[in-house]
Amino acid sequence: MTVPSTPVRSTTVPSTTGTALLLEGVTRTYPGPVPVHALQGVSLAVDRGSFTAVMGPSGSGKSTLLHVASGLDTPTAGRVVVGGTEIDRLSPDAATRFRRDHVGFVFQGYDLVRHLTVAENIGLPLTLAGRRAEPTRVAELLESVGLPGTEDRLPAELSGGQAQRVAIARALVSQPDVLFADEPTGALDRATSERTLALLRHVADGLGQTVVLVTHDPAAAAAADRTLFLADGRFRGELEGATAGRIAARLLELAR
Ligand SMILES: Nc1ncnc2c1ncn2[C@@H]1O[C@H](COP(=O)(O)OP(=O)(O)OP(=O)(O)O)[C@@H](O)[C@H]1O
Repeated sequence: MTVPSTPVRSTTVPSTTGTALLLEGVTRTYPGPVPVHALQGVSLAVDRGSFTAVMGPSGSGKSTLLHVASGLDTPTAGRVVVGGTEIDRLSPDAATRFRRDHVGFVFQGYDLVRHLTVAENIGLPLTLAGRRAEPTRVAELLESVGLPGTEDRLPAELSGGQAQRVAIARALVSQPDVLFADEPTGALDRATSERTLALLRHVADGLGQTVVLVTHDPAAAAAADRTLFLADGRFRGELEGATAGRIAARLLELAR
């Protein structure tokens, strides 16, 4: 795949200055006979247009962090600000609307709708909001993810890597404040995985979008600008521009 190095038209490039995502003292406790303190006072800031990875041992709170930071879940305490909007106290309906308009998601399983074409899948977040994706916008996104001219294909006619690129295009259609990617390369072979990570880099560097990647894979995290570490629900430092080896070593220390 060729990932274009030139940014798309300036009208489609969001502001790349300031903070895209802010967590302040975020706590999430799952109630029960024995309450689980999945996040315990996590604070972090993610710059606009940056590519950030979140890593930690199993059970460290990565998924909980992603859910709370994206408005899928509500923190027990603390503030969550996405693109300047405080989302931690939104009603369920308001949170759904906010996510639709301001947050993009990419998952391991792509989640493309089988009977919709590539173009219809990409436009789906806008369709659900009662709007329409302009064909030129869809074409531009397909160009950006290295799949020009595939508007009319069905998901069954795509490889896993191509399906993931369509899912990334769909996550970008509303120009979200943050694109959250949860193990997006988990189902891909190494070469396809590397191309997908290169695309996520391009999404941040070329398109100016903010990417937050949750992953178990140090090689995937090494594609990001910086890696944030969680252990036992607490923020445990970060590495900037680190190699996969260095990230893996830090992870081992945290798991001890
Ligand atoms: N809905 C829930 N109810 C109760 N406990 C939960 C719930 N979801 C997660 N937990 C617990 O919260 C803690 C953090 O879980 P979380 O899934 O956020 O970790 P993780 O780092 O994403 O783990 P993994 O890498 O294994 O996916 C764990 O102890 C988990 O068992």
